[in-house]
Amino acid sequence: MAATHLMGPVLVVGTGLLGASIGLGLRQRGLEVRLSDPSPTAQGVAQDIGAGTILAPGEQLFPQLVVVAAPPDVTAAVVSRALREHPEATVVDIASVKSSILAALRSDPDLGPDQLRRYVGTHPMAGREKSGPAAARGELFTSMPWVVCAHPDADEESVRTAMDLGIDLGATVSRMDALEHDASVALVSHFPQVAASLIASRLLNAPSHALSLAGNGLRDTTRIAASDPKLWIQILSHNAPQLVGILHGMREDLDRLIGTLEAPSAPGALLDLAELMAEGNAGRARIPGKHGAPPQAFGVVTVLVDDKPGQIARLLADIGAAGVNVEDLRMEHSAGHQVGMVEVSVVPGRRQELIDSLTNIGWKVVQ
Ligand SMILES: NC(=O)c1ccc[n+]([C@@H]2O[C@H](COP(=O)([O-])OP(=O)(O)OC[C@H]3O[C@@H](n4cnc5c(N)ncnc54)[C@H](O)[C@@H]3O)[C@@H](O)[C@H]2O)c1
Ligand SMILES: O=C(O)C(=O)C[C@]1(C(=O)O)C=C[C@@H](O)C=C1
Repeated sequence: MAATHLMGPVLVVGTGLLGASIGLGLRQRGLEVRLSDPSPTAQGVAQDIGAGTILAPGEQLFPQLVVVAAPPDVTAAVVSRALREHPEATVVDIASVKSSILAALRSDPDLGPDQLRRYVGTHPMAGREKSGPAAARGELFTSMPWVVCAHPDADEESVRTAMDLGIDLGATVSRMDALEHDASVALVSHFPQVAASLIASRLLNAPSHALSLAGNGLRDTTRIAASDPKLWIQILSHNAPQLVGILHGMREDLDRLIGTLEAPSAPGALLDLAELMAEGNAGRARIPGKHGAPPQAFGVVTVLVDDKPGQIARLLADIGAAGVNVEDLRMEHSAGHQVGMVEVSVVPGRRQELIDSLTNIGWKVVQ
């Protein structure tokens, strides 16, 4: 079992997709994790899948760390309560927006400046288009970015503890202030969500024979359109000012494109289209790594691979020896990280067999 930087116990408040994934990941590394959620079902499922044990009402706990993994609109209130109930603990949240939560905590009449020092806002840039603990994965954060947005008055020890959480879960941890974080995720997370939802909403009245032709282009660009509306209403409204500027830019680009396509044989029209595509290619090439969606037609087996020469070749040889054909392969890798994730696509009927063969010979398969 890997050694951890955290000592625990860790109390996870809010045991949905993210809270249960954090609990699972920390339990897999041997830490004591306790769970609390107002929904008895959510905390029961989280406990059943091995994300920790439920904190009984009235039970005393002295956690090293409280992780608030509740929806953004209640996060500040839940953090405030945790800071008061656990006077020795560091309290972090993992909500997708940071400035509005920090502002709410700063103006909370029940919180003193000393209590606020133990709060550190964070945001793992890893998730899924599904919600709830049943969709949780302990390896969700492996090699993914995790931003720590410590406010200027935060205790250094609490900041260290917040960073240890991401590090123990295998993430690539960096620091940013809350405003810069919100501007960044408006572009790399919130805008893509809006764009995917806008694309998918165009399909509502499409004839079914048109939809039957859909290939991976449509699937790749709309996976996150399946995300939970309750969560995204909150994220988008909390980060509206940052998003609006990006949408204005998009409107200008769209107006230009419409003008070009209305007169496709006008002088310069083809050049305009070439520029659009070239700019898209260049923007795409700047993305440092992506937790890509599996093509839905295949079963996907995700294998953790050490970042050493020859590992992929060895994996492919072992898959070949198992007699399973590789239909597609994607590698995710974060610079400076010692582990990568290889997603192997196979025909769905062979997936479990491949998982079993690889696990039997010592590969770490992420389930
Ligand atoms: N889903 C993602 O991809 C993703 C990624 C990174 C961060 N986040 C952030 O993580 C947080 C949780 O998102 P999720 O996807 O796990 O949502 P989820 O719906 O799966 O889980 C949220 C959980 O919070 C619980 N909850 C509701 N009110 C609560 C309260 N007052 N106190 C404690 N718990 C409460 C719910 O019962 C539920 O179990 C959000 O703030 C979100 O912005 C989500
Ligand atoms: O992979 C997904 O499903 C996600 O959309 C995860 C994603 C993102 O990368 O934008 C979405 C919102 C969260 O705040 C963090 C991560």
